[in-house]
Amino acid sequence: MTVATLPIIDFGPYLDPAASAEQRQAVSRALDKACREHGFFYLVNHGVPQELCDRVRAQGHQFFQLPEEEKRKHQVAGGFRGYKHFSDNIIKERRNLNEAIVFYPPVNGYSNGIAPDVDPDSPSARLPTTPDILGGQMSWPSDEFRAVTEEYRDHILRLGDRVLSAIAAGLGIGDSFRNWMLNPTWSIRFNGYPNLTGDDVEKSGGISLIEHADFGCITILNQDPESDSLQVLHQNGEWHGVQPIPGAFVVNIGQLLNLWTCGRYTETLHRVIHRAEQPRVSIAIFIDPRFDAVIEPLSELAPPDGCPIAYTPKTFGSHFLEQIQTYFGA
Ligand SMILES: O=C(O)CCC(=O)C(=O)O
Ligand SMILES: [Fe+2]
Repeated sequence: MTVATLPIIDFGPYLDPAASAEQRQAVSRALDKACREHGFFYLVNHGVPQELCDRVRAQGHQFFQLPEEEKRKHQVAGGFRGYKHFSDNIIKERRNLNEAIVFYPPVNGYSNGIAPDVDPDSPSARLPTTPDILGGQMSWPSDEFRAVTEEYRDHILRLGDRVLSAIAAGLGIGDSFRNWMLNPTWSIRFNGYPNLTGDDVEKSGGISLIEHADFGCITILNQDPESDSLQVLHQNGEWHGVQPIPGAFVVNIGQLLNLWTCGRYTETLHRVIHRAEQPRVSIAIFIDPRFDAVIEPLSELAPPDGCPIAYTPKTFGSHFLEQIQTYFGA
């Protein structure tokens, strides 16, 4: 398989107070080029301690190695939060050959965790559907799992905020979309990939995680360094393997950035085929706007004759619920 040649972005200048404005601009220009041309990039010198990145993946490995009945204790009614066994792990009505444990913020009380400054009685403070498909508590496998994951999430959210600021600078829009990203909606997905056996390959066509584009803003992926099981679709129609770079995150943009930027940036289809004998773990953190952000093209970026992308303005909250139902609904 051809190896993908994704850009490597050295984020150091954005974290180093001594870096010059020119050094930061160079990072923003590189990000802009990466988002236009690939929708995917490696991020190095990102400031998240390597030891923590390894520890959170180790928690994932430990969890996925538990007996099935233990893992199933973390299924949460509604089917979106919590553990998903292979047999329930559906994307767009196709079965995946991976398992996952997924955490979302406590969106049921919008005032309880996502946007503390939003009036809890306002319409946007409530989820737009009932029953709340994201209801239910998080089901943490252990206190340690929770502590490590929350510590890791906080680092990733800070990093994500900085990466988005750097992307905004590259687009020349200053911080005008920062407001939407204050108190962002986050999702954490631990993906567990056993190696595919001959039988699975026959049944499923051999895809561990079927091709998809992420629907939100950006995704920061922490993956085992040993495997090149992630693949991205190249413009020429071929799948290219993403070789992990030790210590680097793989970052990709989602469909929302395509809309916000009026098509300057494009999300890229990706999938996973894991054939290596060792099980693989990846942790994707999806960073999305606050629930009451209205998602529509950024006026600063719209061409004079209007944005070429069809859209209906709506809140991110309703978009999010629609999307997770489309992707993961049974
Ligand atoms: O496991 C991976 O490498 C990719 C995961 C992914 O694409 C996702 O969770 O959306
Ligand atoms: Fe993805």
